[in-house]
Amino acid sequence: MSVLRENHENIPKALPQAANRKEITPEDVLRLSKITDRYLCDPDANIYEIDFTRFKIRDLESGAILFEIAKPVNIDSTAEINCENDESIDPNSGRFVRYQFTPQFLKLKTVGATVEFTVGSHPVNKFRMIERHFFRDKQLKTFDFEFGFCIPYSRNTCEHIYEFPTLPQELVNEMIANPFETRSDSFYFVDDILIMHNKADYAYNGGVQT
Ligand SMILES: CCCCCCCCCCCCCC(=O)O
Repeated sequence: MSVLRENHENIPKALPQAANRKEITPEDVLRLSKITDRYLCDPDANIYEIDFTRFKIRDLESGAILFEIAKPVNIDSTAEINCENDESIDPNSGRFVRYQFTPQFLKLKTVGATVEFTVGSHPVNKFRMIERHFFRDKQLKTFDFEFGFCIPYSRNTCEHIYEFPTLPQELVNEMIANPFETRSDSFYFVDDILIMHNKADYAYNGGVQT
């Protein structure tokens, strides 16, 4: 056991909302049969201050980069303070992403998703993401990735491999014809407790509005 993990003073003992709300576990989200209609934890459940700073998706066969985004480095701290004081800011902003891909995306076999994230002052044990993809109420695939242990104040990078499911051509056609009806829930756990929940939706018609 590492020294850091033995320092119990540094380990948060309970999520802030644990007193009146049941904590959500990996088993709970693996049982869900459709996309959720709300976020299953509050933004402040992220007591480990995990912050995603870069995200990239590449086709593993061709190496082509399909999507890349990096969080701008905050060089103006005044701007951040003003922003935090603005009560009109949606607390859920930043928890949702809309992807617009071409139909060719659905022909890919394996995609690598590289994520970079920083960790706050506490050690992070068993960091795990369960991501569930649905078209309407039909489950397409569940991905279950382990990030493992992260030391305090670390910046971490890892690439997870998405193996695409084989989908019937009729279903693919429906997904292309119905943009944003393909959705995903990304659930992030530390020590088997839900600490973040992000959502995404997808168009596969090349961004053409129908
Ligand atoms: C068609 C079913 C499988 C689809 C796999 C899509 C892989 C896309 C990776 C991007 C997922 C990012 C989710 C997010 O931003 O929270």
